[in-house]
Amino acid sequence: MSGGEQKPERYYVGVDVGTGSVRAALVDQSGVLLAFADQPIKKWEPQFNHHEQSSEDIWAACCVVTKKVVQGIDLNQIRGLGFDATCSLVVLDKQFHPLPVNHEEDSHRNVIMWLDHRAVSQVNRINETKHSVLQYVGGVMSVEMQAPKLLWLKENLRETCWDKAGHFFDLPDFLSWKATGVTARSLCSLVCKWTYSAERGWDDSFWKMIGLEDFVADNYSKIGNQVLPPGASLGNGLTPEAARDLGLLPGIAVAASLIDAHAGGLGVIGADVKGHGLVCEGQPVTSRLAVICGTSSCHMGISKDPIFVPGVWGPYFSAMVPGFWLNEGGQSVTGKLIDHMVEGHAAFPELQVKATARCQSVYAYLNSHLDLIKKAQPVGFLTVDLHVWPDFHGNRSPLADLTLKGMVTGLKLSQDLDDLAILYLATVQAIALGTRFIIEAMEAAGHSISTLFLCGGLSKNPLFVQMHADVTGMPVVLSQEVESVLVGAAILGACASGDFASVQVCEDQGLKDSKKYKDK
Ligand SMILES: Nc1ncnc2c1ncn2[C@@H]1O[C@H](COP(=O)(O)OP(=O)(O)O)[C@@H](O)[C@H]1O
Ligand SMILES: O=C(CO)[C@H](O)[C@H](O)COP(=O)(O)O
Repeated sequence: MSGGEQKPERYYVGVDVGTGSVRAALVDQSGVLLAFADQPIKKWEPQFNHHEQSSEDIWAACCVVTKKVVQGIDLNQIRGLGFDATCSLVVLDKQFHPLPVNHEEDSHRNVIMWLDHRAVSQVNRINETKHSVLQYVGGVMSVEMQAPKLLWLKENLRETCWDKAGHFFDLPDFLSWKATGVTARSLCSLVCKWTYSAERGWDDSFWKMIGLEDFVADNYSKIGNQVLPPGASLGNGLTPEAARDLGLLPGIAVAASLIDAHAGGLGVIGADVKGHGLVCEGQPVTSRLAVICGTSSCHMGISKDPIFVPGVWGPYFSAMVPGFWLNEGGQSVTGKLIDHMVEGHAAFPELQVKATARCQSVYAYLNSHLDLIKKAQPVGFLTVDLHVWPDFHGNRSPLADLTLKGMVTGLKLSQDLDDLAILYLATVQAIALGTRFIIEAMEAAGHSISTLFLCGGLSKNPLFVQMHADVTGMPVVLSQEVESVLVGAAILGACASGDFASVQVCEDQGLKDSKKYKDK
């Protein structure tokens, strides 16, 4: 930087661990994303509905992407680091070494992924208790939450895992521990996935009733008895060892983390939309629904007072925006379902060849193919005879039944590229209708939503965005900065650095993402 009088730039690093890859960004104090890197991570599916990862593999990917985004930067100007991640369960022993979460005793695979459905029997028994904590997860606990998975480990891997375990982390909290050595948990993960209450703390009677009284006996030391708000600064910042791993300087501020959907929600929900004539411009922030759409879609709506929506997670206090209650609707697979339908079709190899020849992604190719075959009619008319029920991995909201299955009606004998394109369209429409179903449930319970704010990998697909606008009848706002989840993670680092007083101040005064919008 030239000129002694100019204030030196301050930078923040955000790291986002999604289901399929880890991303990092270098962001400046105005919220401009200066560098981006991503790296795939490993996944194992040793048997149907068992999904596992490795915390060492994930950390190694975090190191690769962080080193890339800070290349050529004066490290002294990097002020803070924030992590977000999927809400997967990481298991470590008392010395913080990985423990196997599988019958094969492969300790490398020490993460039960969020979409793992192994603990169906456990969650059914938990739901039969009708314990009052269930009111705060939409009335029914999901098999994707942590309590059933912990009970599964106790009942199935007692000797090889449960008895040896010293620490159970939500993945976002594992990352902040790895960076700082501090085992404090984020209020976000504990409230949203572990039944912790921001107001009342842990409920001993719940853990005793479900057969996990072990946690009560040791004062919750294995699952977290120090809880901090997202963005709070952890300990003395980055440890020398983690600094070496990540290519940063020791001591920079590291924030208490967020779950990935919540980082995305934080990155977009406060967007400045002035001057676009959008209905939400004159309305409170509670009229906005952030939809974070990647492997899954998460529908984040906030309110000043708690709203209980049957089948929609929450209400969670201060879990995303401090001082507000959060309801989180969700569709367990969306991006994964679209990939599954397209990649499993007989015409997929032909699609790949044709898309590659045009240097396009398969989705860009399919979108232009649909435009070609729709002729004079709106594209939606192509699916009058073909319908998809999208619950291939169960229904998270608002039916809250993860045993539900998917369905396609209207199939013919032909399996050409036209059929593939129309099946793809019907899948996208079904997902958009699922969003409408969730919004209707939220509105029936007291939310008043006027505008959707989309981010995540699927928001890069214009057909997906347009179908959400068409099917819900609401304007859809997209961020100018497509990596909004990473901006949310960087906001955490900025807050922890002390350069901004709170995550709201980061959004209002500094790390504000400039927005454009897309009318329906
Ligand atoms: N440019 C794009 N066009 C269409 N779909 C996309 C695009 N980029 C990503 N996706 C889809 O988004 C999903 C992954 O989103 P992402 O936010 O990266 O996931 P995660 O955070 O779960 O790892 C995949 O299903 C992928 O096919
Ligand atoms: O449960 C969730 C958030 O509460 C998410 O579905 C989960 O974290 C996976 O996210 P993604 O689809 O971005 O990989």
